[in-house]
Amino acid sequence: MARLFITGGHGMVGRNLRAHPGIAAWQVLAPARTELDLCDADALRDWLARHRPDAVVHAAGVVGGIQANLAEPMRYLIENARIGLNLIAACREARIPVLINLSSSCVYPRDLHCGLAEEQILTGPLEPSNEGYALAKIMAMRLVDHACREDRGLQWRTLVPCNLYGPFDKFDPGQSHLLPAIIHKIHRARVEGHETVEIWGDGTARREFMHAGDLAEAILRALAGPSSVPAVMNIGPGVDHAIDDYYRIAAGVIGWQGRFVHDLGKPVGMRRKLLSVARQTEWGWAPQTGLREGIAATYAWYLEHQP
Ligand SMILES: NC(=O)C1=CN([C@@H]2O[C@H](COP(=O)(O)OP(=O)(O)OC[C@H]3O[C@@H](n4cnc5c(N)ncnc54)[C@H](OP(=O)(O)O)[C@@H]3O)[C@@H](O)[C@H]2O)C=CC1
Ligand SMILES: C[C@H]1O[C@H](OP(=O)(O)OP(=O)(O)OC[C@H]2O[C@@H](n3cnc4c(=O)[nH]c(N)nc43)[C@H](O)[C@@H]2O)[C@@H](O)[C@@H](O)C1=O
Repeated sequence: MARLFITGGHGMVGRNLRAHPGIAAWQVLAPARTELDLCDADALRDWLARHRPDAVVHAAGVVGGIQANLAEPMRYLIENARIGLNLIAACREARIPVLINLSSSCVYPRDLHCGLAEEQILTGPLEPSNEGYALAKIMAMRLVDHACREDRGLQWRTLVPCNLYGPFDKFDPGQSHLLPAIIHKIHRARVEGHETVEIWGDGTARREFMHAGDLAEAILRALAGPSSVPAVMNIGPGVDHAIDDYYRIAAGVIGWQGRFVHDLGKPVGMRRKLLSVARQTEWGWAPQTGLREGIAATYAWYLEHQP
């Protein structure tokens, strides 16, 4: 059976990938950070020489919501740049034939709002709230591209997912992205009997969210036939919603009937970042998990696993 090295295999995307039934086609190698620190280039080179994977999914990184990015921009830039550089250089040296690199919709210029198309990356200034993280993600994408130009035998691709949520997500308010933050806040309001929940910003900014199980399916499809995947491809539902709508939908799923208040002092970031899914559609794939269904499944996981 072919060996698949998943970096970040203990994070949200990695755990959803490992939980997908399609992963059974692979022998999975998913060392935790305590076993293999990707900031340690020598350790990574040795590990690859010992384990000789046939394919790599690069899903490791320092990842967090807007507040976490604003709190530690240097860490988001430095650690993500180190991880990306080390991983891609080591895989190039080891001539790993297949690699799926995960980028993020934050790599798009801040002044573009919808129909974000892959060729628009690096055409304008970045959103300041996550500039460090985005620079590191862009560097990794460019390294993947350069490696493929230098070695035509490599089938390396970059997928650019929209915002993600799902089981195994981080729900801590200081770290979390929007959807896990909403689930945590509304659940606490329900069990503690609060009448209001606070929304950051005025609620009119928009985001595109996809269930991490759908991304897992796309990754497995890409691994099964990398030659059919464009060098860089957005991954998402191609539909966005206002921040207020996400709160309303989650309140319905969780069964809380209080009021929302807006805190205009909190960071908002991009007003909108809706990906073009033209390449994904051409590839013949679309995510299947509906938003309510995905939030309900994530809430069920939260109830089972959160203290
Ligand atoms: N979540 C989202 O909304 C989105 C995520 N992405 C991308 O998807 C990928 C996965 O994100 P996600 O699963 O959400 O993030 P998580 O934070 O859940 O997982 C990241 C994983 O990377 C590991 N990691 C971090 N630093 C190192 C290191 N130095 N050595 C080894 N492992 C390390 C973490 O380990 P530890 O647990 O020990 O910290 C963690 O297991 C990332 O590339 C991210 O940029 C793209 C778009 C949206
Ligand atoms: C995927 C992408 O995600 C990050 O960017 P982001 O989309 O701005 O991140 P976010 O999910 O934290 O916020 C989305 C929106 O939601 C609003 N919002 C309301 N109320 C809460 C709230 O309670 N928590 C949070 N976090 N946001 C809230 C918030 O004001 C913002 O307008 C990147 O840093 C980077 O990690 C990256 O790649």
